[in-house]
Amino acid sequence: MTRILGIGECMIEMAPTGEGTFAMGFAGDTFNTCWYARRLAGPELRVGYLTAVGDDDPSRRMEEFMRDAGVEPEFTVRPGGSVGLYMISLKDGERSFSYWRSTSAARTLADDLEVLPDMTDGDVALVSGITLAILPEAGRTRLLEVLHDARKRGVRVAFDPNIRPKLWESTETMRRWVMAAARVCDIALPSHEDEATHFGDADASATADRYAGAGAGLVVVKDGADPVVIRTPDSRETITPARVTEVVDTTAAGDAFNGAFLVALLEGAEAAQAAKAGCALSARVIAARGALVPV
Ligand SMILES: O=C(O)C(=O)C[C@H](O)[C@H](O)COP(=O)(O)O
Repeated sequence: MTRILGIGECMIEMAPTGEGTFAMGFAGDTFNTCWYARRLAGPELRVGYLTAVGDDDPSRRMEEFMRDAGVEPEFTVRPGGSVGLYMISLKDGERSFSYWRSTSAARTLADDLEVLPDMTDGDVALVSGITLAILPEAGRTRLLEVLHDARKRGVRVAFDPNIRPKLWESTETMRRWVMAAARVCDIALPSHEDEATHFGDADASATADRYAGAGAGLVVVKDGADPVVIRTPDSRETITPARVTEVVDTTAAGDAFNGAFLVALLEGAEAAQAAKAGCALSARVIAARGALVPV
């Protein structure tokens, strides 16, 4: 059985209902991808999530939520700790986030990490720029070492840079760690708009070239409504997403894309076909509020 293991932070999510109230849920970029992967994949794919939580009620509820969703928690419990929280603000369907996560237990997830649990040849470990951003420097180094070791055992590393300048100490630090992660990944899943702002890429192809140049064997560049660029060492192709007329909340569009893409790839699809599945799922996710939309 193949396994996808997401690594990062899941938070309490406050999503606007449109009637002045907020709906509480649980979400976080790599977790969202796992949640969608679980819903799409058959029973032959196992999905797990590695993080650190506290021993309080919100942490227990998060664990229950994951189990109910079919995602296996690989949790380190930090006594006295808790989980983070974020709130979505919407303007014309475009989302922005406010965070209360500076003391969340997830920041310690790599403190005593030695090996990725229960991962073998062909499995996929998923990390993001957010996973790295929340860790202390020593945790970032540790996590990349553990990923590097896992790769030697045939685990494939997928990386979404998910650029969140707010979470990093400085732009320079963010750029340095994002590219360090790019060097240990097999599959890079960047979004051109974020990358252009912080790395100056002229277009999605330039983003693809930068990650391919760092060593990623498969690069898939998302670009909102514009074509997805798929780059391998010896090929480049584009997939044009179908036009989306209804945009309610873009939260987790990229995460959902990643979930559908990875599942299709693990089920044997070509990258272009997998990217089409990614676009189709994103289109459904942005037509509803919140990160996790039942599909
Ligand atoms: O910012 C964070 O730390 C989060 O995890 C909040 C969100 O759930 C995802 O970030 C959504 O991701 P997008 O697919 O880029 O919209």
